[in-house]
Amino acid sequence: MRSATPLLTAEDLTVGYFGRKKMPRPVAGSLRLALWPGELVCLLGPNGAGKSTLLRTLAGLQPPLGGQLRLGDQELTSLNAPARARQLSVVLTDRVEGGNLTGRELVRLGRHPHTGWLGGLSAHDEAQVQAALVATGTEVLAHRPVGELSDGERQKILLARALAQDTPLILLDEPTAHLDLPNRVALMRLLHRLARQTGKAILLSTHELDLALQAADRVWLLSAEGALRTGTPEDLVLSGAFAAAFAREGLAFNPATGTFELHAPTGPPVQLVGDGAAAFWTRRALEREGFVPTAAPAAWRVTATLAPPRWTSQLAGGPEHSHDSMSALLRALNQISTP
Ligand SMILES: Nc1ncnc2c1ncn2[C@@H]1O[C@H](COP(=O)(O)OP(=O)(O)OP(=O)(O)O)[C@@H](O)[C@H]1O
Repeated sequence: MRSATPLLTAEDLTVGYFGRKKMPRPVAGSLRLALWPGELVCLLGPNGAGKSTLLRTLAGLQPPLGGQLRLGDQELTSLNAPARARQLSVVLTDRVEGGNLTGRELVRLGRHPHTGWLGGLSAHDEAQVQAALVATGTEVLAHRPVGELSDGERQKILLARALAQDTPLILLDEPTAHLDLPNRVALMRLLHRLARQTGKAILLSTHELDLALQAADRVWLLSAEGALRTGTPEDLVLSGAFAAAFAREGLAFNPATGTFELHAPTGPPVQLVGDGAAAFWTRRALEREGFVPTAAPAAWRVTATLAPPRWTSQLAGGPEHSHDSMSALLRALNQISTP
């Protein structure tokens, strides 16, 4: 259940930069935002929409061009850096020079807002550091110099530092950028679980639309024009807002499948009979070949079964042919449908 008070709120917020002669250059405006304890929010939008600019502003790393931005009941800009660092941790995409620090030493830096720069780490602090290493699966990196880590490894150790900071609010700019697919899935799952179990609010920007739609409690959708829509992933998809934000010539988001259409249909409809994985992968293959799979009766009829994988094809009530591989099925369909 949602707590009654948001951790962060923005009213009529404008984010952007100052150009020559200090002329404001807004990137996004009229933003009304709230981040609640225990929720994972994904900030989505096309390249250049202003995701990093907004995150940096919410983190207090660049000033808003206008509006109010509050952390709890205090103006964000009124907080000094240590006070801010006890409330929010942030991981940006900027390259961090870890120098000769080991992974563990870098993660220990996350505890400094609680200890002061000269303060030693207590047993509790060390336990927090260890817990962050374990949660992010980076114990094996604890003794490695950060300067020698791969981009993906460094990204995970920076997340561990943010976790060790143990703030109510965590802001992450493209935390999945350098991770392979299993690590991207694991990270999203970890962040979702963390939000739920610890009551932290986690806001991350990402281009992983598919994962974000699955994992986010809410989405902040920033359009190329700098307008923001917020809601559950499902509300934004079903209202068409999601497709509109990512509309590109020849690239359409299909709300029925939750994916972007890679292939423009050019061929005839094919009635696809079957379910589960067999039907899913057959649909994919048919779409790749330009056919239009449909549940409705059509001249072409294809059935797909899974164990073992087998297909039949039939044209206009004619003889039924069976196929023991997808390539054989596609060959048969293409031979007859190509004049
Ligand atoms: N330091 C800067 N000074 C002036 N303009 C900037 C600066 N950094 C970014 N911009 C501009 O602000 C706009 C938003 O950039 P931003 O990096 O926030 O977008 P983004 O949504 O994070 O993009 P991407 O998905 O490509 O990372 C862009 O037009 C960009 O050129």
